[in-house]
Amino acid sequence: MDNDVFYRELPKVELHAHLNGSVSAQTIEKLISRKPHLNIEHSMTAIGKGQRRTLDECFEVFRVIHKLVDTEEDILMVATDVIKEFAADGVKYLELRSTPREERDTGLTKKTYIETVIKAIQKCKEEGADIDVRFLVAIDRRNGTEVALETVNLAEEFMLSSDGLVVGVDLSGDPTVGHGKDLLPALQKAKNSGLKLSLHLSEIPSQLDESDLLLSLPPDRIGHGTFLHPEVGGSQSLVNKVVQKKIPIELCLTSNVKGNTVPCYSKHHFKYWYELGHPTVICTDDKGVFCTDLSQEYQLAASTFGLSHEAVWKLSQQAIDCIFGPEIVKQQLQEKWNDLHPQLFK
Ligand SMILES: CNc1ncnc2c1ncn2[C@@H]1O[C@H](COP(=O)(O)O)[C@@H](O)[C@H]1O
Ligand SMILES: [Zn+2]
Repeated sequence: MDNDVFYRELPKVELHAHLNGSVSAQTIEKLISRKPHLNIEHSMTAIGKGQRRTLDECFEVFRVIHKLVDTEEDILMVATDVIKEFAADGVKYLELRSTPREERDTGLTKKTYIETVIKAIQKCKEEGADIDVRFLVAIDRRNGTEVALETVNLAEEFMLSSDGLVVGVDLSGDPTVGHGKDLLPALQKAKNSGLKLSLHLSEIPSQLDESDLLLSLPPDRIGHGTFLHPEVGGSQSLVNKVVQKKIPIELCLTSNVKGNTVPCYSKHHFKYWYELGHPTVICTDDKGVFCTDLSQEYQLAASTFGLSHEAVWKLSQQAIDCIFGPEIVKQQLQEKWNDLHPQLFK
């Protein structure tokens, strides 16, 4: 089997995908033609092959995309397109995350924002897309305590009313802004109510105190965790906590290389955690902004770290254990993987 075909056909689980960072070039074209007066060019919404930016510049890209995605119609189209693209890439289970923005930015209340994403998920299901999609409501760390609490309250409401589609809360946003201690009460409340937590942790250096504090919750998954381990200025005690609590880590290779928090693919912390035998899940983060897809991320991990097709299969299968969806979904996915195995290894 051709290598590219293997990675596309490989059934995959995507657990770390920000909706507005996942908008493809084709969808951006449609948005630009809807809003020519904004004078936005495609080069402003994506970081191409071989290009690198500072994390600061990455966050500028999100601001541009948010200008393009500012109505209910846009959000519905973006979410529908993103889900179908993941499905076409062989993703069988997807947890999308997105930040409900202020009403002044979108004309939509935060509640309607969430409803619109849910509508897109239901639409794709009705149209028979071969992908199970769940939603994490995201907290942007820059917005502080009050907004975080408001977001958690909404997430709780939707956890009960969305037929299991809203499963958790994400903490993301510019890691240089704000402090986790201000968000701890909201995150604790989310956890107490049964929402799962995926937290961006140590995406930049020198956040040991914050990471230690947030690990005390503990989160159900960690996003990036780039600077947790001692070789890059983290600490053994942080690593021990993550290992003891078996908290899976979502790893996004291209995002970290293009966002310049990791010097090159071969120095990515995938190696550290994979060699420890710790649960790691390969993810895209922002497939649109970083011009990648999940097949490509698996292929990059394999070629960089010398993983066989069998090892890659195991990696994608083990990701099933890390989903926030219920046990029954894990079983269904296991069956799907078992059914597809002979096709990939004939
Ligand atoms: C590159 N590393 C990253 N680190 C932290 N947060 C990130 C991120 N990439 C994306 N986001 C978060 O996702 C938002 C865009 O999607 P949504 O509008 O929510 O769908 C960004 O504004 C940021 O808050
Ligand atoms: Zn992220």
